[in-house]
Amino acid sequence: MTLDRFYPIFDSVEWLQRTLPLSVRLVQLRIKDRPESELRQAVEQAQALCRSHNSVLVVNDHWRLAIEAGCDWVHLGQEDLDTADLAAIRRAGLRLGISTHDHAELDRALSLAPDYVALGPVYPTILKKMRWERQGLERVTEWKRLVGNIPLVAIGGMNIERAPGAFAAGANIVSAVTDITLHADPEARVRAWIEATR
Ligand SMILES: Cc1ncc(COP(=O)(O)OP(=O)(O)O)c(N)n1
Ligand SMILES: Cc1ncsc1CCOP(=O)(O)O
Ligand SMILES: [Mg+2]
Repeated sequence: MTLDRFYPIFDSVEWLQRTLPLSVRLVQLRIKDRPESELRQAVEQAQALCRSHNSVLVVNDHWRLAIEAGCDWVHLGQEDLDTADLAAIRRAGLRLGISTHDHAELDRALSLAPDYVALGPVYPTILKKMRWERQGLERVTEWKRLVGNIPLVAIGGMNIERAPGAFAAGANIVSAVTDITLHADPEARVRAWIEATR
């Protein structure tokens, strides 16, 4: 299965309701710090919405809820990997995306046969505090050489203007949050992303 080249990340089901009808084909639900019951409901709703729009849903962090809801994909970071039951994730047939920031993390990710590898932050991000300021495009090229045929996601400070550079450097997929969510017209921005990447 080939994943779409545009990979927006949203923190609510409402964002999915707004953007899936615009023909977003790959999307991540990334919700932090909510009660379990609320998360469960959000994952279930997101899964139903993505099914009905023929979109691939990736659930960030909450792999147990993703298994319960019959989802197809989870995204885990390095801290998530410390506690996740990878055998259970694989037994449930879920595909796995993994965040990486340095060589040790990439080695660990590759040892787990991920279905995509994410590298970030390619550019400085305002979404969250990170230990890395900017990986740069040379690092994207290096990562693509190291991951081979595994899809490579470029994330962090990405916008439509920067996407062509990331693709040219070797990324297969570009992921973005605030370029869309903080835009004055998020729907128009999503349409522009799709036009630029499809
Ligand atoms: C596509 C993609 N890449 C990286 C991340 C970050 O995951 P993680 O390191 O676990 O950090 P949180 O997003 O959980 O704060 C991601 N979510 N998606
Ligand atoms: C979750 C995450 N992981 C690496 S960078 C990042 C944030 C991406 O957000 P933005 O696209 O707004 O920089
Ligand atoms: Mg995480």
